[in-house]
Amino acid sequence: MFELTLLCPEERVDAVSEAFDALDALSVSVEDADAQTEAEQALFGEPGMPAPRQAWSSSRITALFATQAAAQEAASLLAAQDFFAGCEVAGIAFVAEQDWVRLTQSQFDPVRITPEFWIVPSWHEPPAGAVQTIRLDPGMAFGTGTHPTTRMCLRWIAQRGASGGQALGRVLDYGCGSGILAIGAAKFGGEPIDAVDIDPAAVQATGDNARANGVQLHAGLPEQAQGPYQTVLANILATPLKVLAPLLCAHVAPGGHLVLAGILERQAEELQQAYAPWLQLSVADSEDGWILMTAHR
Ligand SMILES: C[S@@+](CC[C@H](N)C(=O)[O-])C[C@H]1O[C@@H](n2cnc3c(N)ncnc32)[C@H](O)[C@@H]1O
Repeated sequence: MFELTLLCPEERVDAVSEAFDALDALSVSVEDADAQTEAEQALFGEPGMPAPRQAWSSSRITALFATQAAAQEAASLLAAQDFFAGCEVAGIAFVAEQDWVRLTQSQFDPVRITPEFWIVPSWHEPPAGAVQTIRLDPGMAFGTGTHPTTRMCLRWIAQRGASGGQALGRVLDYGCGSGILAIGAAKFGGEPIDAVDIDPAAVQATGDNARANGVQLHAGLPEQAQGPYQTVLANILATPLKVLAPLLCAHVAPGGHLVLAGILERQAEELQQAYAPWLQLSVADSEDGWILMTAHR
């Protein structure tokens, strides 16, 4: 196969990507042309905030074609279009045939939460020393153990769960995504467990992942969360966490714990203020600029 690479300003990315589709490209990908440099830009937004931009000021578009002739023809056709103004062809390169599935899988190793607790992709053997594991495949949905916010929640669950007895008690995982936190809580003795999400696809994935891990939990929409819980976990983002403050606090049982993630270091104070009418939040962990905030009733 052959890949054709273009450099385009942000406003040209949509038109060029659509043209590649019309030219029967096998795949099209867009990256930051300034990645790994000082000018690299992060593109992300929070729910309720303005939509994130769709491309970078300087974007690198790569399209894959079955033959060199098809890649060259696509480059010539595009170069003749008005919407190509400001774009340039960076090159056409041969791409060796690969076993893409194996290559992708080889890039995802088990993720260590503690020396004994690991997230292990289904195609991997658990590492030596793994006493507790969650089997989940990376890249399928958010919450597969590779993000610092998820890892910090799982570390908290492992520490609390290891403190003996029924330490986690009844658990609520609010914004469960793949169900990873609920499954982790089940593995460390939490019971019963409600895992809820506004996204029905997440509810479905949570049920499937729980079965694959041999644990019992109840996955559903947010209305399913009812009454007091010994442990309330929510890894969402600062803005929705502030909106959810009264609801989440109302679910924390006397003597129970609230565990919040998805918060940047600089957002600690605004979260503390938002939760102050009900609970006193403090920073319990941090990783890569993200913090874990917890409170005890
Ligand atoms: C960052 S993911 C966290 C997934 C997983 N719990 C983890 O720790 O990796 C956040 C999840 O919260 C869900 N979510 C966002 N806002 C929500 C809300 N207001 N109520 C319930 N779920 C919400 C999203 O659909 C998404 O699945």
